[in-house]
Amino acid sequence: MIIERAPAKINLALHVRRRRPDGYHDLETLFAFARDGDTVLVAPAEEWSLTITGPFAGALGSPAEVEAVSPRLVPATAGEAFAVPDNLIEKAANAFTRVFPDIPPQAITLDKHLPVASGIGGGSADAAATLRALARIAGVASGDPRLTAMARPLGADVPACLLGRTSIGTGAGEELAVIEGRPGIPLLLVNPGVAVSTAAVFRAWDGVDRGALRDGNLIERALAGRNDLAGPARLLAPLIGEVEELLAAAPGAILSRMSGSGATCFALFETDADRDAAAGLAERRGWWTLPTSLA
Ligand SMILES: C[C@@](CO)(OP(=O)(O)O)[C@H](O)COP(=O)(O)OP(=O)(O)OC[C@H]1O[C@@H](n2ccc(N)nc2=O)[C@H](O)[C@@H]1O
Ligand SMILES: Nc1ncnc2c1ncn2[C@@H]1O[C@H](COP(=O)(O)OP(=O)(O)O)[C@@H](O)[C@H]1O
Repeated sequence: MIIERAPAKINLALHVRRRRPDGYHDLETLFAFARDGDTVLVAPAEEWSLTITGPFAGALGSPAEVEAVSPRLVPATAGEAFAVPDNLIEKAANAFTRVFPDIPPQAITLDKHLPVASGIGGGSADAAATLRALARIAGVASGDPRLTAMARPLGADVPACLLGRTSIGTGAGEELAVIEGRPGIPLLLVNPGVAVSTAAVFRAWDGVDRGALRDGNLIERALAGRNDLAGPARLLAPLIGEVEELLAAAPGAILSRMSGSGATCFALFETDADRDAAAGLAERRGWWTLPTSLA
């Protein structure tokens, strides 16, 4: 059994620079990762299957209780693991089997702890963890260019999640330069329970280029930065503004901001106690929280 962690991705800053003719946007973003997230487990089996467990299993199609005992078993077409892939894990497995058709069938389990469509790249992290797990099974090196080539078509965030390191992302987010991280900084994620569509948030962007990322260390750059999707996301989900206010006012918060296209917001804290106090306030509002730290 191979176990791959699929940690939450945070955009410490996200500058949208221009709309492109292909419908995507050129970005400059500071990618960082949390110590916690989803988990992908892969074990040899008679046929390819995907089982989803965990608190957010129900958000991905069917109730957790049912998924836990009844794997999604879909007969595959030649060369593909899953016939009708709708989960990013199935799409990742299909991309892998197209390039490495000799890999034997695997039973994949996703333990889903991250809210879906929430700006912390849960689906992208799951897809990347699947590619890493299948690569280990097939004896493919983690930096193999065929692996990185599979990542981008699965989503703009998947290359960053495959790399899994603190980095600056440019292009649509897939051109990556590793930078020094700040592992261990207390981190809190808060989601008010609204799912927002990434495409809809980009569509609501006003088209104004507000400038590049600044120089400096990770925290200096993040503090001088912005999330240009926060305004558009707030138009679609006004509750995001309340989360931002709670985190901005939290004692000991060094930096707070929305991540990605939202609605999850994050804050970095001076101490674990400050983080846990803010988590308590958010939980009293009925919001989802993940008290963790930067990886
Ligand atoms: C906004 C970001 C920031 O890290 O994160 P999330 O909110 O998804 O976590 C990412 O750019 C999202 O990456 P990902 O979720 O993988 O995007 P994709 O599936 O490739 O694209 C979904 C849609 O978002 C829009 N999109 C995405 C990336 C980009 N650079 N420009 C875009 O315009 C496009 O409309 C696209 O059809
Ligand atoms: N394993 C998965 N986890 C989460 N979402 C998934 C997964 N597979 C497919 N999706 C779809 O991908 C979309 C984006 O999900 P996610 O990566 O969680 O959000 P975001 O891109 O905002 O960070 C969701 O709307 C969901 O329907």
